[in-house]
Amino acid sequence: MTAANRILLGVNIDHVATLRQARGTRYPDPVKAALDAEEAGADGITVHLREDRRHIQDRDVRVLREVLQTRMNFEMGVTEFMLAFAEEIRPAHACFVPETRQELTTEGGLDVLAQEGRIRDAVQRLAQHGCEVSLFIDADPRQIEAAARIGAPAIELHTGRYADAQTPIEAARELARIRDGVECGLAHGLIVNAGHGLHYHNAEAVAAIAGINELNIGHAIVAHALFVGFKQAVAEMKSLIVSAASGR
Ligand SMILES: CC(=O)[C@@H](O)[C@H](O)COP(=O)(O)O
Ligand SMILES: NCC(=O)COP(=O)(O)O
Repeated sequence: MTAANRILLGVNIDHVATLRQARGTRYPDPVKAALDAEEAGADGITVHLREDRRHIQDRDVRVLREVLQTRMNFEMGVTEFMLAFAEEIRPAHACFVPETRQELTTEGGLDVLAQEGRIRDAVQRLAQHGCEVSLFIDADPRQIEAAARIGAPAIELHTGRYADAQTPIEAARELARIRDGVECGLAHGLIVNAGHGLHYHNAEAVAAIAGINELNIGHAIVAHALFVGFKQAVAEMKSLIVSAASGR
């Protein structure tokens, strides 16, 4: 494997917590899922502490910070509470995401262009605590340029529109948009990650795009784990994307 065809898998464990919260039990434990994911080859663990706490809870993040062997990617809205929490937790990575209360899942990318000053300050604030920030944005050159302008080291391209495409033509168009976004991000010196809605049938095409550093995948892995177990589900996804990236 060379640097050019290396790809990392960040496993998002939010939806293990969704199942737990549905019944108010102590199980299934997202911390156990994280440790199993690491054993099965995850390169990092992603958690989204939503403002409405619909899945991951503050305590999960605190415990994970103590026990992870790899690194935490902490997804957060850009609010004062979340910034202060991230300063306390000091995750290796934080990913700024947009949030609206009624959404079923993250619907679009962060509008960096509209709030450059605020996001620049937040990126710098966490950088002082050793935290590398990425911005979860659409593959829109104007947003990518804004991310570079404010000094964010990394971006995560929202792959939801590609994942939701209803026809092969639409999927190809969205994939081309992501490919262009990766090129644009790299040209601006950014680390480029991608994620959202990726599953066992659509992740390979994204993994095959030259220059993508990491894919963050959650819902599909948690769903597949019901049938094959968590470690197996992670190992299958890792092998799928590594083999797709090896052909770059
Ligand atoms: C930001 C992102 O794309 C994911 O982390 C997603 O938010 C997963 O959690 P939800 O399903 O709660 O949106
Ligand atoms: N940032 C995307 C992520 O962490 C996982 O999203 P999904 O696979 O649960 O849709």
